[in-house]
This record gives sequence, structure tokens and C-alpha cells, in this order.
Amino acid sequence: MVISMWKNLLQTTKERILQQRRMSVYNQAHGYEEELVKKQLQQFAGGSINLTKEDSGIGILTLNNPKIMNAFTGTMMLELQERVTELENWKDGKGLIIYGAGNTFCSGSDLKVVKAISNSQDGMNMCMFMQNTLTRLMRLPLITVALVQGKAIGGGAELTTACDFRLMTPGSEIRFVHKLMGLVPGWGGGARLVRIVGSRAALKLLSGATRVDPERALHLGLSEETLSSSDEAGALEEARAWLSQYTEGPASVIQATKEMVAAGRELLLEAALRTEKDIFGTLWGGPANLQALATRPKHK
Ligand SMILES: CCC(=O)SCCNC(=O)CCNC(=O)[C@H](O)C(C)(C)COP(=O)(O)OP(=O)(O)OC[C@H]1O[C@@H](n2cnc3c(N)ncnc32)[C@H](O)[C@@H]1OP(=O)(O)O
Repeated sequence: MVISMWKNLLQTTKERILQQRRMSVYNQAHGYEEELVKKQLQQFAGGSINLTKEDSGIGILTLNNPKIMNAFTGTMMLELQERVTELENWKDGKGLIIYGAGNTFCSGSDLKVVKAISNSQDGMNMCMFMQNTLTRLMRLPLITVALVQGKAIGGGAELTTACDFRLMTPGSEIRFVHKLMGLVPGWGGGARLVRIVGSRAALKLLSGATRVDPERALHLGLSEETLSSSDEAGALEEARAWLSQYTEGPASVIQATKEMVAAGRELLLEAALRTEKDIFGTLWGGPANLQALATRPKHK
């Protein structure tokens, strides 16, 4: 009886955590009609977003539209949402690397799409769609890395900020060019950049449309490390090795760790503490915890 009540409570807690993770920033109450937005984005086809899930628990997400520097068409935006849904449901997942095909990261929105939807309502719809998707990406229970080769420009720079970490290859750059387009970031990259580098550095990068090379990115805390390889296979291998330092161990523990940090990053202290308690409750006395106790570990 007590055990079954405990199991029910645990299940309810897990469902609440899952629900929080999938919560969208925008819904109908904000005048956002997702099905209409999807129909419109469907008209702008090209490129793809591919996902490979490796046995190690690391997923590789490829932005694949190299003819236009992996710029996002409408169908790529839709596919990104689908892949994020798939990753939210990946029970054995622990980490994710996002990179661009053809040795370059992403040059933002496809300018053809930008021109075609240059009225205010359509622009706002695309902005809400991408904010919803990138917020869910940021909240994935996986440790995420943007592997920046070549250029991460405009929306591409914004996408890097939805990842937990950025790794850059020699000669690469991250650049928020929005000002030069008469814009500000709209995919959530402005708000996230402030949280990563602080408001003063963010203001400089955005108002100067500054080219951020690997050295400067390291100095600002925008990048974790400059990799030594510039070629795709070598850089991916280095990124995998870097990420593996943090994904060793059971998926349940890695996922809980990421969710706890995401709560600490996003919520006010009391709400973050309650979430930490809920997440702790999903692990305490669980298989990984019992197995660790059985080995009577010493952490010398
Ligand atoms: C969310 C808000 C946004 O993202 S607004 C969009 C912001 N992005 C931009 O404005 C990027 C514009 N493109 C550029 O500045 C340059 O193409 C960059 C990315 C610096 C690359 O320069 P470079 O290495 O010399 O290559 P390139 O110019 O020859 O480009 C190769 C082909 O790709 C194309 N391309 C590039 N970016 C886009 C894009 N965002 N949308 C559509 N097409 C793009 C170029 O036009 C070029 O094509 P083509 O060879 O001229 O047919």
C-alpha cells in the first residue's frame, strides 16, 4: 500500500517535471496559432535537420543546407521542432552535439524566407515558433553543445545560445548581425546571450554586430574551448570526447543533473529549490543510487 502510494507520487512528480520541460512560451492566449504558422512555414522548402542517436547516449543533430551556409528554410524550422520532440522522448539520451554540414554552422534564416514574410504578423509568428522550439531545446534533459565551425551568423548565432556549451574550431566566428539587418534577435538569442556573457558584453556584441572569434569567445565565456581540428570528422570527434567527460554514467542521473541546473538557471530560488527536491526524489533509492551504495564507494 505505502509502496504503491510512493510509486504514484513518483510518477506524478516525473510527469510534472516533463510537463514543465515541454511548456511553450507562446500559446493561443498570446494570439499564437501553431497550426497556421506551420502551414506557412511548409511553403518554404529545402535542406533538412538530421538526427543520429549513438549507443553512447550522445545525439548528433546536423543542420543540413550547405548550399546556403545551412540557413534555415521553413521546413528546416519544422524539422527542428520534430527532432526536439524526438529528443525529449529519448530515454537513453545523455548529450547532444549540434553542428552544420560542410564545415560551417548556420547563417540564420534563409533570406528568401525573411523577404517573403517581411510583414509584421508573419515575422512575429515565425519568431514565436522559433522561440518555442529553442526554449524546448534549451530545456532538453541532455547536455547540449553547439560545435561552431565556419560561421554562426544571425539566427545561427542565436541557436548556439540555446545550447549549454559552445566549442569553436580555429577560424570560426559567432556574429549577431541583426543590427545590420535593421533587427534585433527574435529567436530568444538576445535574452539568452545576456545570461551567458552578462548585459554589458551582450550590448557590445549586439550593438556592434561584432565578429566573435574563438579567442574572444573564450575570454567572454561564450565558448568553453577552441578545438584543434578544423575538418568536420576531426572536430566532431573532439567534440564527442569533450562531451563524454560529462555524460559518463547512468542516463537517469545525467538527465536529472541537467534538469536541476536548467531549473536553477530559469526559476526563482524557491521554485528552483522545490524542483531540485522533486528531481532528487526521482533518484533517491533508485537503481543507480542503490547500486552505488552497494559498492561502498570512496571518492578519493
Ligand atoms: C533570425 C534573423 C536572421 O537570421 S536574418 C539572416 C541573417 N543572416 C544573414 O544575413 C547572412 C547573409 N549571408 C552572409 O552574410 C554571407 O553569405 C556569409 C554567411 C557571411 C557567408 O559568406 P561567404 O563565406 O563569403 O559565402 P557566400 O556569401 O558566397 O554564401 C554562399 C551562398 O550561401 C548563400 N547564403 C548565405 N547565407 C544565406 C542566408 N541566410 N539566406 C540565404 N542564402 C544565404 C549566399 O547567398 C551564397 O549563395 P550564392 O552562391 O550567391 O547563390
